Amino acid sequence: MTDAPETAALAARVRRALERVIDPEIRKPITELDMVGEVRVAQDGVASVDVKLTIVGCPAADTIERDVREATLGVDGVSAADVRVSVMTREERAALTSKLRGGRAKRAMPFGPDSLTRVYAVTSGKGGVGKSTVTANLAVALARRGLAVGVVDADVYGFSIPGLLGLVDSAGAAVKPTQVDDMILPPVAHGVKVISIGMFVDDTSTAVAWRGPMLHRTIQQFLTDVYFGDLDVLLLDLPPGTGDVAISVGQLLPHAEVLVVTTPQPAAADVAERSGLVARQTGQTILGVVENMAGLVQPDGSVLELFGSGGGAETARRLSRGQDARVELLASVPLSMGLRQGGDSGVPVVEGAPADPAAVAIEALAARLAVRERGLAGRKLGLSVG
Ligand SMILES: Nc1ncnc2c1ncn2[C@@H]1O[C@H](COP(=O)(O)OP(=O)(O)OP(=O)(O)O)[C@@H](O)[C@H]1O
Repeated sequence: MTDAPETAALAARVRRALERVIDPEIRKPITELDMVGEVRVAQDGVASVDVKLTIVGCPAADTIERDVREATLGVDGVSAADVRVSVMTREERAALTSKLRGGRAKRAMPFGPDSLTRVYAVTSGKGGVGKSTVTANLAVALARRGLAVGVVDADVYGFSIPGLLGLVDSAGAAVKPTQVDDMILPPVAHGVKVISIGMFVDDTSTAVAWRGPMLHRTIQQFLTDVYFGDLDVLLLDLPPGTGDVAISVGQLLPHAEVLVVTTPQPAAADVAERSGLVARQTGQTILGVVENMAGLVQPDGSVLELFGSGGGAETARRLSRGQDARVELLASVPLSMGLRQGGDSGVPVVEGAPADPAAVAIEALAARLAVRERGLAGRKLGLSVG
């Protein structure tokens, strides 16, 4: 039986309306993901739409079904929507994962030297200087500027990114990513795609005591099996110090640019300098220094410099020796209750209280980074010498 021309035209309009339904995890229209099967509209205006989810128990199922219903009912001439949800076959799923990988061979690394994604590795000499807090807020600030941003939390000892971005359940455990066959879909928070070692450990109170090769494989898997899609910026939160992870990142992403986070304490410059130097030894460029926990402005206007001053500038000065491009002090983020509270509540201060002085400083850093082009390091320039 063929449909009457008017109902066929209506079905085509419904299909077009479904182009606006976005899969919340993959972040693409469901029509592009081949998730829409048959669409028909009967004479009485009742539309039936077949939707195919990627996996059984897909956490986004309710959202997708609701959005499909809304989009269908929004088409003039449709009187009711009958949304039928099923699950893709293994073949359909395989076709989808291959399409998402852009036809690239399985396990190819999308952030290689030719990719347009700017990769920033955030490191620090020692723990507790606010590296993860700065990374989380910077990621959200960049996403708020309209950039496609991903974060890889590779801080094995202090995987705090899920908590900082609110990706934890009531018991504080990081949410688990959805897996479509061997493709991992990163959870999204505040517009940022996030993957963390914390999402793969069952008991967050146990330390991850992995040796170098295991860490290397995990970072490699994060970079290859996690579907980030096309990113403008990828931020990596590295463990403090000069360990195995920094070396792995140097090997896997030699074109990554490094941001060193340090405190204003001049004595901390030594240790911050060392973490930067390891990155340089693995071929990465040090982009700049972010000083965190700088002076707190008191209600009377005076500034309380709890951690002293000058440490960021000193670290930048020392790291400038030994590379052509000057290492700049890119931002000085003050001590801030709002920044700390935002981290505790999972709503980063750049979103929850953008007027906070720490939010303003991180926003200015984001503004600086947002306009940068991807560095040319490691990239083929397409020049030929005749
Ligand atoms: N500018 C700031 N003002 C006030 N508190 C801050 C500031 N920056 C970070 N903090 C707080 O300091 C603590 C340590 O921050 P964070 O976990 O981001 O550090 P880190 O360098 O990533 O540590 P580690 O690498 O050991 O995980 C957190 O409680 C955080 O809320």
